[in-house]
Amino acid sequence: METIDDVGEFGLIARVQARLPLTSPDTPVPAGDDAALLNAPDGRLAVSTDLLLEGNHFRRDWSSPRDIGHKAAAQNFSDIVAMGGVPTSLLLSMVLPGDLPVAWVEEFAEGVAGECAGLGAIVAGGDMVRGELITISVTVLGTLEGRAPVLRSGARPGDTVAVAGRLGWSAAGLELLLSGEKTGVEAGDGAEQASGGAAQAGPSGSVGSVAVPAEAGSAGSVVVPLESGSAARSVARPGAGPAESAAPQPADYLSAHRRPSPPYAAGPQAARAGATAMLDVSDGLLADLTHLAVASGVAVDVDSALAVTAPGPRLDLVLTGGEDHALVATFAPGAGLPEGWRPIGTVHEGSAAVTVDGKAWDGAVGWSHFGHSE
Ligand SMILES: Nc1ncnc2c1ncn2[C@@H]1O[C@H](COP(=O)(O)OP(=O)(O)O)[C@@H](O)[C@H]1O
Ligand SMILES: Cc1ncc(C[n+]2csc(CCOP(=O)(O)OP(=O)(O)O)c2C)c(N)n1
Ligand SMILES: [Mg+2]
Repeated sequence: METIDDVGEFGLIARVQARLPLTSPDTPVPAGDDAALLNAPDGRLAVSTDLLLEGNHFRRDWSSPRDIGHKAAAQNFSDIVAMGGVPTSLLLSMVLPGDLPVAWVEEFAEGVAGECAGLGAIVAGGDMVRGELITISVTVLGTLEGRAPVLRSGARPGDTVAVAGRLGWSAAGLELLLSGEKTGVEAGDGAEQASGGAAQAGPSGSVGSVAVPAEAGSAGSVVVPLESGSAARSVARPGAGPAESAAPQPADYLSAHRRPSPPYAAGPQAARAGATAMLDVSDGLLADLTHLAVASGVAVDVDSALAVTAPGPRLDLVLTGGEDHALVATFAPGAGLPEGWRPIGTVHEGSAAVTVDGKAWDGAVGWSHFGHSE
């Protein structure tokens, strides 16, 4: 098996670049020189960055390299969309073990390319360094197309809180993978096993701290035992939610965890519709709404009956599960919600706090990398 030590740094860059979209009309100088040169169509650039660490954000025995490529790009694109913008390019840096098969990195690059394709985004450069754990750093750039950014700080009392995209699906998939881990049940559902082997590496303490409150299981549980080898059923992509009436299967939750489907079009749509505040749900709805409540100086109440879609994940997963990259936004009363958005709560005057059905949530509100889960 050909490893990346066999082809060397520049051989690997060539193999990866061959699979990436590198040029666009807004790329006067593509990757390959000391720096790329990009046009900023409306004179501003939206910029954001996120790291993915093996063992912490993904596992090679849980996800294919293609899935991980899709996820690394998607979780970054989602931050641009959550400002009301459109992603245009990304920078892709990787720490890679020398004995990793070249095929793993090529497939990962194809995943990144696949996620870029839907948006017409390009890869403007990156870096590669040897290290023990696969670490992926993505920096994304985007355009607001002349619009004002939708910040976390604009929510006002009386606004409606609305969501586009899925809540709790990725967390339901993670729960299945973790339970398979505990019971020894085979977690594979057709995701191509990484040709790099099934090495589970990295800090696992964070895995144990995933937000699954003790009362999990109370509200209309749909999570069913993992069936080994169940066929992966692909579920409709963005805007998923109320329209998805067929009961999601375990394989659907696993796919949602491995390859999130952020509702990309919904961000610019919300901006055009005058959303007062917006952010993406990476850590958990209650955790991320708390950021919005703090930034806006308001109280937010979530109506659990509206947040949960039946059939779908349990209430605790909907409220505290991260990584689906749904969008949450606030809209002035009477503004009307754009297509694909559904109401889940209201903004009130009060201290920067989030309640569920008028009461404080008793348990973790989402994922946190440091300390205890939030
Ligand atoms: N090392 C850092 N240096 C400067 N800013 C940072 C650093 N880490 C995080 N931030 C900023 O803090 C804010 C919150 O980070 P994070 O919770 O990771 O946001 P998100 O969920 O949108 O990825 C972001 O604006 C991010 O850019
Ligand atoms: C192996 C593994 N364990 C646990 C998780 C769960 N998990 C890891 S990071 C995270 C939250 C989102 O990641 P973060 O780096 O906080 O993204 P950001 O908020 O910066 O966008 C979650 C729920 C996972 N995806 N994979
Ligand atoms: Mg971040």
